Amino acid sequence: MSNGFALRNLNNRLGSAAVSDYGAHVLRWRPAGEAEDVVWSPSSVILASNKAIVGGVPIVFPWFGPGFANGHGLGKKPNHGFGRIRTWQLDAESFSHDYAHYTLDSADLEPGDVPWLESAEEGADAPTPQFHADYEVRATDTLTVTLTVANTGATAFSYEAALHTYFHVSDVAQVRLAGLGGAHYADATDGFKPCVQSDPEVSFTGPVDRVYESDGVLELHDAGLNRTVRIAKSGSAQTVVWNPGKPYGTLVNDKVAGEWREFVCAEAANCREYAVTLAPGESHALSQSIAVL
Ligand SMILES: O=P(O)(O)OC[C@H]1O[C@H](O)[C@H](O)[C@@H](O)[C@@H]1O
Repeated sequence: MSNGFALRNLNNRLGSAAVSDYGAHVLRWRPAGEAEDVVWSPSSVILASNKAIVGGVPIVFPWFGPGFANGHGLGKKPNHGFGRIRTWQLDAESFSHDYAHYTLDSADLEPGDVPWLESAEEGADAPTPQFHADYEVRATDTLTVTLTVANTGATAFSYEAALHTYFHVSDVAQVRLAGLGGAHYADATDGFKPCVQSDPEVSFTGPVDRVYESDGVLELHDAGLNRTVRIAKSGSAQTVVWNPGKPYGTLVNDKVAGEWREFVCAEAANCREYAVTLAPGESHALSQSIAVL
């Protein structure tokens, strides 16, 4: 793409955000009046081709983690799909102080990006999915991000997706995430073991990597920052909750050893058994909406 690593600033009287064309990636967001960003970015944000941006709102598409189909992981690379390492097309006409609209088309992808679910069953000859993806960002005193994927081809396909938001917290060990009490989840730190959330709130006393079956609203309580963040969503059967519980490779700047304590990921997802299947002509919208209460 000729526009490389263009960054867009959305500034208005109700809030501010920054978005990168690379990955259509919201880098940060803060409602007016808040002392700290709500959507977290690390002390160093590295923009490099074929490298995923850390922090913000990575778009996970069209597979989650290494991909999943027919009951098993697919070992696909890059982790979380190619959506976050492609430069999306900004709609310059509609871009404004509080709105950005991006698109990504299968026609613009690079060799190797598709087909994306090449399981043994489907084989290498599986038809190449044809899709059109829209991504809308509205940033005022609420941040709303919406990924809509349409099947523009003649064959049905399935995809996984997540809006992998990093929330800024005072200290991960001190915050509580409410809204998942009683929900079933797969514990990714323990081979996706099936579990039930017995405590009404999720706390982070060690590595947490869970795929909850939940379409509900979350509240992230942070006494240290003196705020509660409401996290609503639509078109999403699952909520992924993640913090590595320790320094995490190159996820954050290695020189800032404690950065993993500054965020919690709460992701609106459709992955694994909840992958979305689109018949020709169908589309699906996945949305997350965030506000400080
Ligand atoms: O390092 P990344 O590819 O950005 O992935 C970061 C994390 O994303 C998700 O939350 C997954 O559930 C985790 O298993 C993964 O480690």
